[in-house]
Amino acid sequence: MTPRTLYQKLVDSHTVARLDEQHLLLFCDLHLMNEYTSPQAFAGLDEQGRGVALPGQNLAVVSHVIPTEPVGRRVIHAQAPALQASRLKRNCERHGIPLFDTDDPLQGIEHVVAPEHGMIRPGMVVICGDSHTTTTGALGALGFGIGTSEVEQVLATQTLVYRLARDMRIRVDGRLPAGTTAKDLVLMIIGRIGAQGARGFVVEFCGTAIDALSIEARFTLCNMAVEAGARGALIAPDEAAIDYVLQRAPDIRAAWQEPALAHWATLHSDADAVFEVEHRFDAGDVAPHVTWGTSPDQVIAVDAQVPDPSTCPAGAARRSIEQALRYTGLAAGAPIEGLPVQHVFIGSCTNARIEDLRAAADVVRGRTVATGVRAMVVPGSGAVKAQAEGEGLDRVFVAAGFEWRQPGCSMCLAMNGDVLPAGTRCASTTNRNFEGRQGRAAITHLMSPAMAAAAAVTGCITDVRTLESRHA
Ligand SMILES: CC(C)[C@H](C(=O)O)[C@@H](O)C(=O)O
Ligand code: SF4
Repeated sequence: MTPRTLYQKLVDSHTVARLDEQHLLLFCDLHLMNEYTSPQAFAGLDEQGRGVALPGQNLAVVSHVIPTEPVGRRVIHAQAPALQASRLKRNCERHGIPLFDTDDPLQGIEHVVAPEHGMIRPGMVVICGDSHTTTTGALGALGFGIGTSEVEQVLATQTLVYRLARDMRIRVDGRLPAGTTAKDLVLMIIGRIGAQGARGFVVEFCGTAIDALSIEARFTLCNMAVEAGARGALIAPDEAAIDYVLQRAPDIRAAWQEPALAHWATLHSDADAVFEVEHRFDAGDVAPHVTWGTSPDQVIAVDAQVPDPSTCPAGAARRSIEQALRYTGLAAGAPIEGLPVQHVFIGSCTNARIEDLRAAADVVRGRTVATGVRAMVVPGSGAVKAQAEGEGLDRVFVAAGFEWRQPGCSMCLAMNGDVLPAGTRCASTTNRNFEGRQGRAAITHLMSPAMAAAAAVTGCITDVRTLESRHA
């Protein structure tokens, strides 16, 4: 048999029909839904008088528009978002689709909620009207975002007309140095290959550095692969991934463990499988990274300087640097370290899981938020929040002057009222630093949770490695 990549195996096992050279009808094991991209899809179904094919293989979460005030019931006041949430509830009730509604203690961001309850299993195809569905690749499940018309297609048939992607492999060997994380690694990779560097590809990550990552760190990596344009990200499931899933999937443990393990053991690229493009990186080269511009690939090591467009040949590349510098208000060639921030946001589907909060709390413990800085932590889900509170992390943050808020997307894209004021600079653990992403004319610097925590306590972009040694 021709050797196949993991991606090809996942596609093959989900192909219902081949449509032409490039397209096939793909079966989707799980469809995640949010309030934001689903209403029109349900309206489309209604117009045609169609039902939902397999309601139990869908899951809905109110994630983007939900308010995150530290305490109290979550009442959505703004009219349009309130309508989106109430429509989602009505649609789920009508069609028998499970929903984590606004007042559900387990509510959170879809990409955090689904895996933590064992709903993502190796070998699955998972789709959602949301680009960061690539997160599920951390468990060897092919996840990707779809558009609203496709959401309708999936609701009606549990299948999707799918255009094949190409195979890319990114190998990372070596060890991540102290003070660096999967976030720094992925920012470095995106910086090197570019925001379109994986466009059209499904990326398989492998290598000793990837093997050494915790499952939560793998979520961070796969989550951000889409910021390099990837149509999916995959890591072959190993013992750590399988343990993670089995701990959360009592149904498999009860009746399916043996066949599941046998199937999961096949989920890796064959030795001679061909990847159209391969990249290699050394984890030892990774330093804490910070974005300076308005695209995730406009990123540098914290001890490096912002690029100088005059050293670039005239043309589109130079113009994009100039434009980004104008927006972020940075001078060509300036250091990024020491840049004052007025806001710190620790949250999002990239970096608001328990390990992220622990890493941030480790930096914050015994310190206080710098004067003039507003700092907030928004856990990725109700379960993460409860666990963090059980570990006393909320008290560490609150004692330091952070706001400890309820879960949701929040200031990752500022759709819920958590908006960064114009002209404000934010150290953020999120995944996108586009113009206006966190608020009109507000400026985002992407970084790891530990780096964001360091910025909170110093009031400026700070190399967390030096902070640690100063207090050692
Ligand atoms: C709102 C949603 C469609 C969007 C996405 O697709 O990713 C959002 O989650 C984001 O992060 O920009
Ligand atoms: S946390 Fe941010 S990136 Fe993730 S789904 Fe929500 S808005 Fe999108």
